[in-house]
Amino acid sequence: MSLPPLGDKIVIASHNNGKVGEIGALLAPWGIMVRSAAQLGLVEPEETASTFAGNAELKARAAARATGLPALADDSGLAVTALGGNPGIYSARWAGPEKDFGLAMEKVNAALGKSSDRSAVFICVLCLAWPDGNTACFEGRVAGNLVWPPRGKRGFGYDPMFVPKGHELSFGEMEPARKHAMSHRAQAFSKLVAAIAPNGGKAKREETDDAIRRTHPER
Ligand SMILES: O=c1nc[nH]c2c1ncn2[C@H]1C[C@H](O)[C@@H](COP(=O)(O)OP(=O)(O)OP(=O)(O)O)O1
Ligand SMILES: [Mg+2]
Repeated sequence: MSLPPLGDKIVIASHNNGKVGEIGALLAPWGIMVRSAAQLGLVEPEETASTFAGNAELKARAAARATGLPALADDSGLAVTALGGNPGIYSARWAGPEKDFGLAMEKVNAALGKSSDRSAVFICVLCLAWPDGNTACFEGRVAGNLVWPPRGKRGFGYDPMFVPKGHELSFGEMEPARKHAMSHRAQAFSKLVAAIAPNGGKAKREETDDAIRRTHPER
């Protein structure tokens, strides 16, 4: 697949500071000037699609159209097996207008009840849109189990109740660099890098890991 060049400026089509920070760190080694949708005063489009890819694409297209720059959007969420994949694309909406993820995590836990199946996956679709209407989307996933009560204050969203498979610490307890070594967002980003820089991807990946360590100092 050959994609149009990205140029040296890009818009992160997200109003979620947690995501903007993570994506900014992933992009840091590429020498691309990054602006967020909020910094540019862009309106938050309504997420009317029924899939992660559909919503990521509509957010990316809206930002590319509004700014004339390539835009990168992220639509992501937590799909809980015992809840038939919910909250899924509604993960942000379960936090209500106040974006209260303490409340959202309580809703997930209440819906799970006494279910013995605590498995869940975080899913992320990153979508690039160019001002000419071209788009390219990449999906990443990480599997894990849900714990209660939530653990740790790092990360954002549902991180404190998610323990990735094969690990002891929740995403809320882990050093950011460890989350980013395995997260759904990092996996989608690796695919994106492979598509836009088929030869430079590996070296840049190592620089990316260093940049994440620098931009997420220990709290
Ligand atoms: O790594 C993550 N760690 C914890 N929680 C996460 C993560 N990734 C997505 N999530 C949850 C919370 C987020 O609010 C929702 C995504 O909803 P989503 O519509 O894609 O994002 P959003 O409304 O927060 O910001 P925006 O649409 O402006 O990019 O899923
Ligand atoms: Mg959203």
